[in-house]
Amino acid sequence: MSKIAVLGAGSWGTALAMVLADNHHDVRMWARREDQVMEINEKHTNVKYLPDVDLPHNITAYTNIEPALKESEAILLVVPTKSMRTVMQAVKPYLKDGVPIIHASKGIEPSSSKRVSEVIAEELPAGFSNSIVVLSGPSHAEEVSKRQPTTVTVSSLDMNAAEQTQDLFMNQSFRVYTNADLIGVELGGALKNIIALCAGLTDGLGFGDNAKAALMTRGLAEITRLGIKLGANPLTFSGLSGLGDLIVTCTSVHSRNWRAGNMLGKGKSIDDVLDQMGMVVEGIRTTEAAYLLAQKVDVDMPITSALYEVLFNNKKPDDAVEELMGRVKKHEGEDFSGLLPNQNKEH
Ligand SMILES: NC(=O)C1=CN([C@@H]2O[C@H](COP(=O)(O)OP(=O)(O)OC[C@H]3O[C@@H](n4cnc5c(N)ncnc54)[C@H](OP(=O)(O)O)[C@@H]3O)[C@@H](O)[C@H]2O)C=CC1
Ligand SMILES: O=C(CO)COP(=O)(O)O
Repeated sequence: MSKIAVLGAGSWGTALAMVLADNHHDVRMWARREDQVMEINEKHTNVKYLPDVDLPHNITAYTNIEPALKESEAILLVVPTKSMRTVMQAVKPYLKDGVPIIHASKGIEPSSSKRVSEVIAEELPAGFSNSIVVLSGPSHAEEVSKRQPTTVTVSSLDMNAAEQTQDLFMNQSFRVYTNADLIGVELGGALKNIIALCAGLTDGLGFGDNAKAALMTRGLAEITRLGIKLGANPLTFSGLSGLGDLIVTCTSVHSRNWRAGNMLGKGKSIDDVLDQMGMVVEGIRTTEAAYLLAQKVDVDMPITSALYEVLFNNKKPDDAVEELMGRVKKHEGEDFSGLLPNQNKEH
């Protein structure tokens, strides 16, 4: 049994806290609202984020970060990407050598184009980067909280830290794999949110499964293209944190990104959508971040660029679809010609 701090008490923080509690760890959650902390400690529920779920009694919540972090043997960060730097500043005084700093957030910071582990590393004292672990994969909180079979991947610069994390979380309904490709695992989890927004949007526009399959497949192609440029292993994108998460987020009604896209496709404004969701929709900021990053490293990301125009430049979704379909003709494997030696563009 380990003392584990869980920072962030939204849907994913709560579901992961439940996995850790099921594994008999002493789970200390930090939430910023007093009413929510009282609800978790007294009623053992968190109805705003996970209605109809009873929380194990070995989860204790605090509004003060100190008791959550004191003597913790692992720290799990599950706040939206945009809040990660601020939260890390609060965590810093309590860090200890050898304590894994695990994050389960899926985004890219628009102002810096950095992955979450890079953001965390920047806020840590030198020498702590190897303690950072990412947990990612196809895993909607709603299903994890019902103990339905789920698989995820953990990755770190230090595979010992990844394996330690695997041991903390692994159980009969939550299967954890390791992967040494930190860049690929983080990028897959963050960038699939862009494609999920698009999948929701085309569903909202009334298009069918062909359009969704096209978005998922060509979306994965552009995610992989950017990933390769940034140093990821392309094979990671066919794994749980790539294709796996892309499938679950583009096809599940649980996905906030899909739901937000769907409302946009049905004509709602972005402000109305965000008001109605009341939960983080990471794909919106990540679209901006990926758009800027793709320009910086000169990678073609047509679907991401189209969504960027819809979200930030008032382009009509129908016009974006027309432009995507009207692009110059291409060979399907063009992006990967260097990786696929037997492909010949002439045929
Ligand atoms: N939900 C899911 O199924 C999954 C989510 N993720 C990822 O996990 C991350 C968190 O998502 P999720 O839990 O769903 O989000 P939610 O919107 O459900 O919850 C966000 C949580 O973060 C808290 N929070 C927001 N800003 C701050 C801040 N500045 N300081 C402290 N706490 C803050 C919120 O507190 P408050 O309630 O007070 O606003 C809330 O507890 C995202 O990156 C998401 O992509 C990954 C896999 C699955
Ligand atoms: O990442 C997720 C599932 O793996 C959750 O996606 P949403 O944020 O779109 O709900």
